[in-house]
Amino acid sequence: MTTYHELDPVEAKISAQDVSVFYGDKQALDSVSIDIATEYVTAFIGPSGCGKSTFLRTLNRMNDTIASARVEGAIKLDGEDIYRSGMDVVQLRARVGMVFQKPNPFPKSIYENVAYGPRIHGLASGKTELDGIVERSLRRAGLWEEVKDRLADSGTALSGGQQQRLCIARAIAVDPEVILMDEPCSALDPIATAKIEELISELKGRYAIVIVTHSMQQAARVSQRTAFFHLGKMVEYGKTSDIFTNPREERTKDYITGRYG
Ligand SMILES: Nc1ncnc2c1ncn2[C@@H]1O[C@H](COP(=O)(O)OP(=O)(O)OP(=O)(O)O)[C@@H](O)[C@H]1O
Repeated sequence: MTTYHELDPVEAKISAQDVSVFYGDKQALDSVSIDIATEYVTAFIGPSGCGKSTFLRTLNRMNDTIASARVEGAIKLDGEDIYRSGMDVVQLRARVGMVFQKPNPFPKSIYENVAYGPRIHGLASGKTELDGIVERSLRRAGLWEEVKDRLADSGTALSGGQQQRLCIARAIAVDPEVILMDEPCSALDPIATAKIEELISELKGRYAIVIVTHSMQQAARVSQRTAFFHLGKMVEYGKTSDIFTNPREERTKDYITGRYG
């Protein structure tokens, strides 16, 4: 059972219904239902091992890459079941992009890191158009000014924070509708973290953004909706301000007051 706070009705970009996930015989997620809208940044919080990343990965079928993982329930993107047979998973992952905990640029140039996706998805009709997409994506990721004179340098030569912004530019380049971020700042220092948080606020509203974070301060700073997970269940979901100031469940209260976690 999840406690839902009252929320303004908004159109769901992603709608998850009774999603359970098993790794072999072990159940990691139990009947999670949530609607995620483009208008807001949604944060998933909760103690280690509660299933936040597992749930995040169901939203673009990243769990398909784990042989033992099995997903039950339904996940719809604009009303379309993403687990239906015949779903183009490559296309799905372009529409629902992902940024990982550890920045993972390809061992290629900065330019290529961003150009690769648009090229394989046929989004540019020529070099000029591709150049435009690369510049626009890097600008939107707040990285253009820092890299515009060295687009041919390797992406892996950038600082950790720059690499993470490059990965965000790479996700943006294929014109996604949703961006999933799995603890995107956990490998970064406070200044690089602040830049990513600023960036998330700037991208808000353009894409549905879902962020898994261990930092309650970060959830409070960047998100407008928060879901609290505990032991594989989504315990409580609502406006971030309500979850932090007026939680209804004891387990949420205990977590946000730092009693465990
Ligand atoms: N590939 C896997 N194979 C088997 N079990 C897994 C796998 N990935 C996660 N689990 C298990 O599923 C449960 C949920 O893990 P998950 O990583 O989703 O939690 P989390 O809340 O994201 O944790 P953390 O905050 O530590 O990243 C845990 O018990 C974990 O051990």
